Amino acid sequence: MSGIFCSLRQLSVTYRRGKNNAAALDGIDLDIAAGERLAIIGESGSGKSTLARALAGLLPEGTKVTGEMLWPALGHPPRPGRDFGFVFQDPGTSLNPVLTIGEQIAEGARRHLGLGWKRASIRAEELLGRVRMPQPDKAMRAFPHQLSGGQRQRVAIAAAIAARPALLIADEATSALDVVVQAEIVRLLDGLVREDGMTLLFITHDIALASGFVDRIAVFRDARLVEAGPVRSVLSAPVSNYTAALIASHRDLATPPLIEELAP
Ligand SMILES: Nc1ncnc2c1ncn2[C@@H]1O[C@H](COP(=O)(O)OP(=O)(O)OP(=O)(O)O)[C@@H](O)[C@H]1O
Ligand code: NI
Repeated sequence: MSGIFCSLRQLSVTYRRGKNNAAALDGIDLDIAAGERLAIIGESGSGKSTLARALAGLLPEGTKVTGEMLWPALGHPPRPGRDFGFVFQDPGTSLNPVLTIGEQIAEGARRHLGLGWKRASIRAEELLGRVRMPQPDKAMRAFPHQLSGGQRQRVAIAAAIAARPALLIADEATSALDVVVQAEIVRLLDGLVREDGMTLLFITHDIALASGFVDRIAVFRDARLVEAGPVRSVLSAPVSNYTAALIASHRDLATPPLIEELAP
């Protein structure tokens, strides 16, 4: 896929109850290509989730937004659940504890694709297979508390892609998981977005984790975009000292093997 999925022009966001009226995002210029996997990297409070919420139209009421957000591929602002799916750090917050796994995934397919319950539930079981849930037929009848953290995150991903969104936003989706499960979930996301041609926004504070699979990296610091570029060039020749320090703090990134592996 080619072309621009979303263009941000001087996007600034200030929360109504922000500290000292400081902007959470300040003059962001960024293009997101259709079908690309873009990592948003930055420390806590740098504005990563604010960017995700701004894109998704999920900022709290009263938030001041200036600048432009253009959606050439969609032609309209994205509709939640339909044009984009969201996966959060804690699937506990996005999964309903009193609904079965099958019901919650089927609900998205029913509402956004206009399927009846029967077809929506067939689709839900297929989706559980796609996210590599063991025994999808059994999982359909399970409740969230009966699953492990990694399995719950698989379910959250299945629910997020139920309506075949063009954009998948994963906000610290693997941060609460142990390293092995983290790697599995990253591999899963990578496979799903490739198969479906989705655009992926992978938000994380972990530059090493993201560098393993995304196409481009955008580094945020204190509400500003520090730099954005292909993984290879950002890792081997970061423009800013800040990014260089981030890379240096990860021994596995700063040592030659990975950079050599990535070199053309
Ligand atoms: N609803 C809100 N009201 C007021 N201020 C907020 C709100 N949400 C976030 N902020 C502030 O905006 C700034 C950016 O927050 P944001 O959540 O976007 O950062 P982040 O990079 O996602 O951080 P983290 O890695 O901790 O999730 C922070 O200073 C934060 O305190
Ligand atoms: Ni965040």
